[in-house]
Amino acid sequence: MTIRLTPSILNSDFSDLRGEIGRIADAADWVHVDVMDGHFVPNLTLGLPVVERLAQASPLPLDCHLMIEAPDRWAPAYAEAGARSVTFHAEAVSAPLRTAREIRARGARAGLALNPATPVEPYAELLAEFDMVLVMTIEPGFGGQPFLDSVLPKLRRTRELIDASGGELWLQVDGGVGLQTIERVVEAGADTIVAGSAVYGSADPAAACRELRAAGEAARPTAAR
Ligand SMILES: O=C(CO)[C@@H](O)[C@H](O)COP(=O)(O)O
Repeated sequence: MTIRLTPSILNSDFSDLRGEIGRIADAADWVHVDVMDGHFVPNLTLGLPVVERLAQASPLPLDCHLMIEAPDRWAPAYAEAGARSVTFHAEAVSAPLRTAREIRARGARAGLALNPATPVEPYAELLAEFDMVLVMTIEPGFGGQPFLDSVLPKLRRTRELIDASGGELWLQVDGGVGLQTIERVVEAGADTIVAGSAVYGSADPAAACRELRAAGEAARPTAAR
C-alpha cells in the first residue's frame, strides 16, 4: 500500500483552475474534482463542460467525486469527458452495479462514496464491481469542516472488507484531512487521501502535499510498507 495524494480543488481559485492544478502537479498523484449540483448537497460547483476542458488541460488525472442526484444518468458522461476516476454516492444511486459497469466500460475507475451515516456492510458483496471506496469523514458539501472521528470504525471495517474481497480497491478518505488527522486515517486503512484546505489553504500547496505524503507514509501500518 502506498499513499496516493488526491488534493481537492474545491477551495482553490476557480477563476484559474488550470493554474491551481499546476501548483500541485509535481507533488500530487491525482486531482480531486468535486462536482456538486445544489440538490444532493447544498452547494453548486462545476459540471461536465468544465471537467471536459480540465481533463485536456490538467497534467494530473482527474478524480471526479459526484455529489449529485441521479448519478445513474450522469456518471458515465464524466468518464466520457475524460475523468480517469468517477465516484458516485451510494445514497443517490438507483443501480450501483450498472452505473459502475458503465463507468468502467468507458475506461475509467469506478468509485462508491459513503456519507458518514451510511454503513458499508450492504455493499460488501458488490466491492468487486468497484475500483475504490470513498469514506466521507465530513458531511459532503463544503471544505474546511472538522474531521469526524466517529467515522474511523467504519473506515477500519471497510479496510477489512476490501482485504477480504481480495480485490485491488483503493480506500479513499475525504474531509478534514490534514497534518493533524492523516495519521488516524492511514492507520485505519486509508491509502488515498483527499485534502482540500490543508493543501490550498497553504501558501505553498506543493510543499503542503509533500508534508502530507511524508506524514501519511510514516503512519502506514508496518505490514503494508
Ligand atoms: O467533498 C468535499 C466536500 O464535500 C471535499 O473534497 C472537500 O474539498 C474537502 O475539503 P477539506 O475538508 O479537506 O477542507
